[in-house]
Amino acid sequence: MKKVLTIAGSDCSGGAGIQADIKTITAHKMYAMSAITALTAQNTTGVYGILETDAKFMGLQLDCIFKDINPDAVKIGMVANKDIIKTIANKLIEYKAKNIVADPVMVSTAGSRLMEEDAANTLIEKLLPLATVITPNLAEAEVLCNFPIKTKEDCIKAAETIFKKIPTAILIKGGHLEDCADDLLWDNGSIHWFKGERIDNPNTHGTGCTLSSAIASNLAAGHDLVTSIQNAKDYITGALKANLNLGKGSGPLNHMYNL
Ligand SMILES: Nc1ncnc2c1ncn2[C@@H]1O[C@H](COP(=O)(O)OP(=O)(O)OP(=O)(O)O)[C@@H](O)[C@H]1O
Ligand SMILES: Cc1ncc(CO)c(N)n1
Repeated sequence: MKKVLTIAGSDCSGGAGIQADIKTITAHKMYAMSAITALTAQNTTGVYGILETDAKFMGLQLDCIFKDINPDAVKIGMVANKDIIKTIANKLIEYKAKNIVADPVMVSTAGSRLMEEDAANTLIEKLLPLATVITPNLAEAEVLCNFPIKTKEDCIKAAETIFKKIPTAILIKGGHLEDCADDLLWDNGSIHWFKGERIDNPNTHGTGCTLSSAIASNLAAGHDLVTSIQNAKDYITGALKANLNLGKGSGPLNHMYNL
């Protein structure tokens, strides 16, 4: 059985973070492990509190995982602060982790900060360059490239700019583009658009977490990057179309649709 590790924050309401990742990895029939960077008190209406993990304890979780069950792929989500980011980066290097998918989670869908403001440079310099692919949404890509992104042409310019700072494959997610849900993969100068029809479903809590853990699961299965992203995009489309309607805000996805 393939093993996938998620390094992310907990979402007690089960829609995003660690819980979305474990559901996604399990739906891919793989063994899920988790190293938790923070507890969040949140639900479909917003984030109400964050308790960050002590950085030393973060390292201990990663030692326990890598010394015992070596993951075939690693997904990184919410990383909370500078010390946690440095610890994760050091451990990934120490244990020679492979197939790393890093989602640079900064702000929740409802607008709450999930990473301390002064941590962006540490994320860019220490952690993101270790990834096989990084998966910013439009707002996160704007932070990484320092200019506004409105169109698909802007996405290409943004990827070129980000690549100069973080020389790895970049998937800019178009979930927040106006008329489509196309995602752009920029891989060492080559461009690949993943076409997505915009699904009329307000329940999109955890789409980013789900996409990145689905990509990690596909890389763990041995697929190449383009195939892994296409399969992950198909997975998220199915989970959105299956139209679960839970909670009073932007609800979670349906991971049970093809089980
Ligand atoms: N309404 C939609 N219809 C179709 N695909 C969508 C829709 N919303 C998001 N997606 C897809 O879901 C994936 C995640 O993209 P999105 O831009 O929502 O990420 P995110 O903002 O990081 O997510 P999160 O809300 O979890 O922070 C992408 O492949 C995107 O194209
Ligand atoms: C723990 C966590 N990670 C990521 C997101 C982004 O969707 C969230 N809302 N919560």
